[in-house]
Amino acid sequence: MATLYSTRCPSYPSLQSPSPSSSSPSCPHAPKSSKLVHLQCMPFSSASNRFLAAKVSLQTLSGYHRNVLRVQQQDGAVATTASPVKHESPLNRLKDEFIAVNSLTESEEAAVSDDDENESTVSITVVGASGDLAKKKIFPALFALYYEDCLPKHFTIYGYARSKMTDADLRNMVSKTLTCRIDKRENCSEKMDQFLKRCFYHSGQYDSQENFAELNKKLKEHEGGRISNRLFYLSIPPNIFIDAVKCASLSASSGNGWTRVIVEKPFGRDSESSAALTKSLKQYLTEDQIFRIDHYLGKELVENLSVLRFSNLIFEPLWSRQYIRNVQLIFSEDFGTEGRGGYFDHYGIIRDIMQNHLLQILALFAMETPVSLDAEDIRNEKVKVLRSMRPLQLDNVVIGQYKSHTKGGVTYPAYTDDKTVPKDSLTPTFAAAALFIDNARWDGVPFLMKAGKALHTKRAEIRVQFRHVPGNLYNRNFGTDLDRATNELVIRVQPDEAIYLKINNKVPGLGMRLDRSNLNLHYAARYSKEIPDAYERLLLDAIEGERRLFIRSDELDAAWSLFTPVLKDLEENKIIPEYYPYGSRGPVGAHYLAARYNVRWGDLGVDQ
Ligand SMILES: NC(=O)C1=CN([C@@H]2O[C@H](COP(=O)(O)OP(=O)(O)OC[C@H]3O[C@@H](n4cnc5c(N)ncnc54)[C@H](OP(=O)(O)O)[C@@H]3O)[C@@H](O)[C@H]2O)C=CC1
Ligand SMILES: O=C1O[C@H](COP(=O)(O)O)[C@@H](O)[C@H](O)[C@H]1O
Repeated sequence: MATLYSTRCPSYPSLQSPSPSSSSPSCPHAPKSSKLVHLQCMPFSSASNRFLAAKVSLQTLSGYHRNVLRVQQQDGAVATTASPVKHESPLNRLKDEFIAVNSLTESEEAAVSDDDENESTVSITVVGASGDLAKKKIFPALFALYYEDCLPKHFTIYGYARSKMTDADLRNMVSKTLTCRIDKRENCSEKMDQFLKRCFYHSGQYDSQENFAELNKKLKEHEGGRISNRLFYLSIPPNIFIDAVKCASLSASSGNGWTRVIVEKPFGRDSESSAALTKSLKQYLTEDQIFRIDHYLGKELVENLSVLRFSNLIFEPLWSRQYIRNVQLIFSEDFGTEGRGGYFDHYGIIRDIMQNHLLQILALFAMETPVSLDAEDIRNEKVKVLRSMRPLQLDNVVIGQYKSHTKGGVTYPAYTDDKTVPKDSLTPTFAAAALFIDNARWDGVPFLMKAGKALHTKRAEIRVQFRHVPGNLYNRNFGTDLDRATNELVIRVQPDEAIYLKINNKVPGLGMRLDRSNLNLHYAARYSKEIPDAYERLLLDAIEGERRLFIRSDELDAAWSLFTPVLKDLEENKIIPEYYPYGSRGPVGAHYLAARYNVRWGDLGVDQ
């Protein structure tokens, strides 16, 4: 079977670029990013000319960001086009602008270097570098990108936090969490050393413009006069987001390139606080500069949702109320809030998982076909779905909290055993909800969500249960439980990524016995490449200015509108959660909620 690879980084497969063996002309330059590959390798036609795209870059000319596209005609002549834009726009938009190729003026031409890579540099500052997320996810993701040659030629990584550390201390700390994801990786320790040499540390306060100005000075030294592009990753608690953004923006933003800020969740606690956060961020940043991260959007199977739907004829026609009985979005973890109780108690599982990760998956699952794969087109469709959703009511929600449980001689703690959690906390560590999308496609179809900590298993999946086969000839072979005989599509986001479809099949033999079997696309068996961590994809996208997988402010508003009323009800009325034992399948109430809509949770059956 043919696999179509992009050379964005060798591990990123893409259908947009032709396979190495395709008949398209070879690329004149070794590309560094998918956008380059996308254009470099693809032959374009205009009315009279056939071009081979040779170079695409984002340049700053006369104070404007410009999309600059250089094309090499088949006769070898080079033509260049530059389109001034107030804000950066994704490079892949250039494909559409490609037809109109104009020459640059002489001065513009002079400003476009033959080797743009030598002209610019990216400085990545991890704000809160001493913290858990930075160690666990951000530095390892940056190393993986470096290993895969996905980072630009000139880059520098700075850790910034209050803790006193030297560069060597930071490198030592980071080195402990770096792994070579594949055992057989070659030269991994050599690559690690090279990577660590490009990591530095600056100690400072989050609210000190002076400290950020010192950082700025150091960044400039590393940038060595090149066009400086700066990415700040806010890996800090939300109460200091604004201070850090203010200081970074006023004292350490780029003077001649782009400045972007990745903001970690939580983006507020409700509609009001989220709007206030956005308003404050926008005092210092434009929406284009804000990259609100939801790392579930960077997960391979979540990325694949649109491919599955929109590039396979067999799925999209079935993707509506006509054939789908219900959709289930399930998240469970087999550990509690250990170590994060202080944060968690202020938010709870609905804010921690449902309002963002599961709702984002739902939006991608349910949206209409976007006009294109451009970030704005996709995000427009997601917002439409979110705004078509019926506000969630209290009677469509079940909440739970885990209690202590002893199993096999081991005692697992209750949520409230955590010292950072108040003893009388009512914060839900489990929730189930029934949601509805009031539009033509999904009218009446229950979208059931379930998320919990300290359950019996760790998994995240999407389950699509189809309707019964009308007038099914084989009904009598199924007995009375027709629901169990309906098709179910399971997209297992993690662990052990897979997409499988449960079908009814004849058991081989002389009799007529049917069973349920899986048509199974098991990633580990099908693909030899390891799956990149979500943070790798998202960091690379942020560096490339690709916003598709980041949350726009209107999406965020719509997501909060859906959950804020029910969160207020739960908290104002001090609704008591149903207690469930650590390591169990969660509260029984979740089954009653599903049963109200004639749904059975798909993850509970014997043949899951
Ligand atoms: N950890 C995770 O798995 C996930 C985290 N997130 C989000 O990412 C962000 C970072 O998370 P995480 O690394 O766990 O956070 P930490 O609590 O580890 O904080 C990160 C760093 O911020 C500084 N810091 C912590 N508390 C304060 C404070 N009250 N005032 C000033 N500085 C403080 C500390 O650095 P120093 O003292 O050196 O300045 C700390 O090392 C948070 O917004 C979190 O919600 C999101 C998803 C998952
Ligand atoms: O955002 C969060 O996600 C993690 C789960 O992420 P995963 O990639 O490991 O599935 C969750 O543990 C945490 O509570 C939440 O804040």
